Amino acid sequence: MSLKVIVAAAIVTDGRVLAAERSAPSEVAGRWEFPGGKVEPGETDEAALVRECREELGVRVSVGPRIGADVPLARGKAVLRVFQVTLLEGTEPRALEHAALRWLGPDELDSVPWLPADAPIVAELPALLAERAS
Ligand SMILES: Nc1nc2c([nH]c(=O)n2[C@H]2C[C@H](O)[C@@H](COP(=O)(O)OP(=O)(O)OP(=O)(O)O)O2)c(=O)[nH]1
Repeated sequence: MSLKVIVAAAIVTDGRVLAAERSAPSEVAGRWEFPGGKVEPGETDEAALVRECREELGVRVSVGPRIGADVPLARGKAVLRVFQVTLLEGTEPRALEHAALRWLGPDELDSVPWLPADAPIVAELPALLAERAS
């Protein structure tokens, strides 16, 4: 079986990153993540991220460089791959599939219970947010 890739978006605006609270399934409801999902067969990582941001948040985005390395998920059957993403057109993300959305500054990153796999990516964010603050 081929390795499943889950792409996820660290959307950064004015030195803050968008965190999203999962509403389902019940094992992970209430945990926070970066919006995203599975890359479909024949789809590029970038196209999957653009699609997921449209479906989950109703926004158009531009996909930038990756953050960190692939994080193994599901006992090695999948990986989490996070990209820096910026919003186009200044539209505001809406929680179309999530329970809640929150913009977190560098000192607020520990204020939500992230999915465990996100820890190494979250650890990269303070430096990145400082760099992108305006
Ligand atoms: N989107 C996203 N998924 C994450 C993160 N961290 C993490 O462990 N995951 C896991 C949770 C899920 O097992 C998997 C993503 O599944 P999903 O349910 O969001 O993907 P999807 O929308 O394509 O799923 P589906 O409903 O089409 O089956 O990756 C993260 O930061 N963002």
